[in-house]
Amino acid sequence: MSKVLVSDPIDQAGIDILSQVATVDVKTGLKPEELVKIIGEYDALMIRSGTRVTKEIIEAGTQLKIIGRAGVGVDNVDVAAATRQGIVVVNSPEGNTIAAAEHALAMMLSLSRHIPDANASVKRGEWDRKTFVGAEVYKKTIGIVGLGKIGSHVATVAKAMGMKLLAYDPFISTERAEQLGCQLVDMDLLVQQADYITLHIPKTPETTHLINANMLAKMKPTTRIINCARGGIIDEEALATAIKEGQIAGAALDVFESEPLGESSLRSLGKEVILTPHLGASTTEAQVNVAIDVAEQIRDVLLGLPARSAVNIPGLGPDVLEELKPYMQLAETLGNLVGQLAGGRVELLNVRLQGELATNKSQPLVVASLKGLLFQALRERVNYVNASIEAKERGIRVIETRDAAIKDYAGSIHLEATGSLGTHAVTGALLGDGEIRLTNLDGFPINVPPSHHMLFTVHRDMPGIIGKLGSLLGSFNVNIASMQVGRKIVRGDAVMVLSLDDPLPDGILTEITKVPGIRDAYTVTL
Ligand SMILES: NC(=O)C1=CN([C@@H]2O[C@H](COP(=O)(O)OP(=O)(O)OC[C@H]3O[C@@H](n4cnc5c(N)ncnc54)[C@H](O)[C@@H]3O)[C@@H](O)[C@H]2O)C=CC1
Ligand SMILES: O=C(O)CCC(=O)C(=O)O
Repeated sequence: MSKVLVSDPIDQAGIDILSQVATVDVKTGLKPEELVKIIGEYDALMIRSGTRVTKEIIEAGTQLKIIGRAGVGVDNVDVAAATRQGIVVVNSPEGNTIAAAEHALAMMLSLSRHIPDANASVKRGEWDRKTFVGAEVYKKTIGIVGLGKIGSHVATVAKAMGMKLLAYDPFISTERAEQLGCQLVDMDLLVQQADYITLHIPKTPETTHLINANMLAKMKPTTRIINCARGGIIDEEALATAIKEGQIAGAALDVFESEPLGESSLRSLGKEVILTPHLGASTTEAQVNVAIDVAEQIRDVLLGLPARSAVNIPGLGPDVLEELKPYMQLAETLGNLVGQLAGGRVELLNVRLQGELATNKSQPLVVASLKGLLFQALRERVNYVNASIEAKERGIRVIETRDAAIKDYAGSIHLEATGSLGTHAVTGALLGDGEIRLTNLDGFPINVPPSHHMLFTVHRDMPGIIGKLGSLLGSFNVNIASMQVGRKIVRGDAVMVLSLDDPLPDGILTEITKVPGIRDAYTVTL
């Protein structure tokens, strides 16, 4: 049975799902060196933001197949190291969207009305109404940085509260922004005009210290900043100085450059600063959502199924996956087959996606073809995560083409590989019931299902050859399960495709090519 380590607090709903297929150990609060010591025993690791999954931990995780982040941000996982090792990294892109958006909105209102400090003063026995005079958000301008899932929900609610909406997001269309009632502007204009600035972007090299002394200097003295995205997007020292010097009115932060927050000048500031300990996703609802979402993906991967929200398998989103799932196996089978026909060292793979597969969404089929192509070399070590990297490192050039006009089947895949045994091409499609059919081999039309042991010959189409080959295989005690001949013209060149019950014994291929009329013979194990 597989073993899963849960190293951060996760809702029981997730543990219950994992327990259907694995032994689950919940060990929270482990030090990095403790995690390195034990991770080698586990097939999967499930985390929240508390565990930092470093390269060292990943390298020690020799059995790991999947790392599941019960949340959105995967900046606490060395995704590049995981990808290199063929480990799928999944997250829950939507499970905590509402929780994080509501936290940002709560922070904005709390900051405007000094709720945390007013509450603390009443609890101390005071009744001070003068100190806590606040500001309304109605008719004020909110500048939303990052108009993705969380930013969009913040926009919807802020609009309903009567705010004017500006947004900065270089990857969002004007139409989408307009739908949300936002005016797309550049960052400079946003910081100059906004009364409230709320951040909803990932932390990347481009966004690190996006809000720095220079940006803070452009803001109005009444501006308040909210960060419920990631620590480090704001330069905390510059922020503390700007607030102390009255350059801006305040800030509400849920995330910090270093968590838990240690010594910080932000702690000593008064009611103009609100700090929460990374609570954006901490609602009962969000924790159930993310735990179920990620646990289901871990369960699926441990059962050999694809994950719907893998962050390191480009293009394999849930909708795409649903559409392509039947074709992924076809692409892999064809890749494996053509790789063996072309000989071990393939230099070039042409992938032609035909019919309904001739869309940009079909890119994962190219990855699946590479996974199949590399299977003989790498066996279980190649997967959808590392197939492209492994191919690149082996110097395999990949050319993708799409041809919507080829409609012999609804969708078909044509692979042509050039390797040490020359160039070979194979085409395959799916029947209505999802069964795979090989429909063309090196230009010869065929119609055969793939099987475990196969033999292909190229021969002259002339009487007697099939009988001679059958007798030869019989003399080696190899049983033929099925056989088909494909030819373009009568008495010209032809191919024979045989499904065998047994693997071919060593040396028999040479015997086969000695049969008069047989030019070439290839054996393949799928
Ligand atoms: N405080 C908490 O507990 C939580 C924090 N988060 C964080 O909130 C952030 C946003 O999450 P989602 O909305 O789910 O992500 P998302 O991926 O839906 O949206 C992010 C948006 O940022 C935009 N973006 C990327 N780079 C940008 C740049 N350089 N400048 C401006 N915009 C840029 C993208 O185009 C995208 O629209 C993430 O950092 C996530 O980790 C998410 C959940 C809970
Ligand atoms: O797991 C958590 O509580 C943090 C959530 C978060 O920051 C995220 O999902 O990006």
